[in-house]
Amino acid sequence: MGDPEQVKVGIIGASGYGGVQLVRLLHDHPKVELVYIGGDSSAGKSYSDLYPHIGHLVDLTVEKIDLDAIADRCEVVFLGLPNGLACDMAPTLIEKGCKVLDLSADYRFENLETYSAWYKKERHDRAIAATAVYGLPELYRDRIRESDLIGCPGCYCTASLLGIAPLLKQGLIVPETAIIDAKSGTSGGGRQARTHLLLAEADNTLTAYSVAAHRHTPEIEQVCSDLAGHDMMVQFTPHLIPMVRGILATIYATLRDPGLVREDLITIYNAFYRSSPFVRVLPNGIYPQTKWAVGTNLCYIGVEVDVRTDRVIVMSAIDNLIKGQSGQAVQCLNIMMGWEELLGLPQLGFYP
Ligand SMILES: NC(=O)C1=CN([C@@H]2O[C@H](COP(=O)(O)OP(=O)(O)OC[C@H]3O[C@@H](n4cnc5c(N)ncnc54)[C@H](OP(=O)(O)O)[C@@H]3O)[C@@H](O)[C@H]2O)C=CC1
Ligand SMILES: CC(=O)N[C@@H](CCC(=O)OP(=O)(O)O)C(=O)O
Repeated sequence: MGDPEQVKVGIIGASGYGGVQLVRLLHDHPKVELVYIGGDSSAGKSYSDLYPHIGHLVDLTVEKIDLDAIADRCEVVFLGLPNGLACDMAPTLIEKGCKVLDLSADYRFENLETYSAWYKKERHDRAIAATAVYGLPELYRDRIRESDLIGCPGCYCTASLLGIAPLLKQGLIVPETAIIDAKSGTSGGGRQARTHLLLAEADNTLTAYSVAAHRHTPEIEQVCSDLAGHDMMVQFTPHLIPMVRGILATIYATLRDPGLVREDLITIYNAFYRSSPFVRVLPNGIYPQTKWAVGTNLCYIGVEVDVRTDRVIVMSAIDNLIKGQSGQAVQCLNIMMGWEELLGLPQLGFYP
């Protein structure tokens, strides 16, 4: 028998990498009880068969997806599904009174034409989609508090946007000069078997992909334009790197004021993130490592200025599966429920 004070939550897509992170975080969260896990090909399996390492703590079986039954049992539902599925499920859950946190791209876009063009999916949920809020707490905390439907940004966008936001909001850079070069571990591609994610393909090599064409470009541009106060573009290039977890985004842009030095920018970044407990702006000359962020909901940011070129260089490191995915969603839940933002979210990584 669960604690009646605890909020009942469910996860659709619990067998994936996002799902298993959520199971871990929600299991340790003092204010929630995980009562439902659902999936597709994994339906009917016990969670301990899928993930034997947590079978001693999680005694649940993956169930079929019956939205009415889920809404009857859960106040909050997390969706950890491939892009294009959440938008067919969230409307029913919202209409039945659930709060919904979606890990996919379905509720991240203000302009659904942009979404459809990049994700090749027509939308029939416009009224519900109009109520969704972009789930990056450091930028949209107040709006998240008021919403029942959150489109949580993913790993590349979170690292990139937290890195560039103070520069754009304060008008410190020439917007069109912004270049984002990002590297991701292979878990960013999810748990499904795909050839390019095999150890033999991804190890001992480094490659860029979707150059000038990655679907996160319009998402990053949407938020950058909001911060800059006008439409803008960015150059975004992702790379697959032979490690399991972590993302490092390195951002380059030309400063409007060539007199600004590193110390000025660190002061500005610290002020910008003073109410954001998961962003750690590093002191002079210290640059972030993904290893520090792994296992935590933190984003480490380092700032440098090249006085020869008048460019600022910002480095932003996160755990793609936590601050870049499941932890972000739990952080949003804490805000929606009026709980302490840090609740149930790890701040201390394992090292080395
Ligand atoms: N991996 C990452 O670093 C990040 C991923 N994201 C996003 O989060 C979402 C989940 O990603 P991730 O956890 O990596 O994905 P995985 O591929 O690891 O897991 C996908 C999940 O979706 C379920 N699923 C697949 N097809 C269907 C279907 N037709 N109907 C119902 N359930 C289905 C699977 O269930 P089953 O096994 O039962 O078939 C599985 O639980 C994606 O939208 C992704 O873009 C966001 C940020 C970072
Ligand atoms: C390494 C790798 O394959 N990464 C994924 C991004 C994962 C992710 O964050 O996806 P969403 O933000 O869209 O949810 C990719 O490039 O497609």
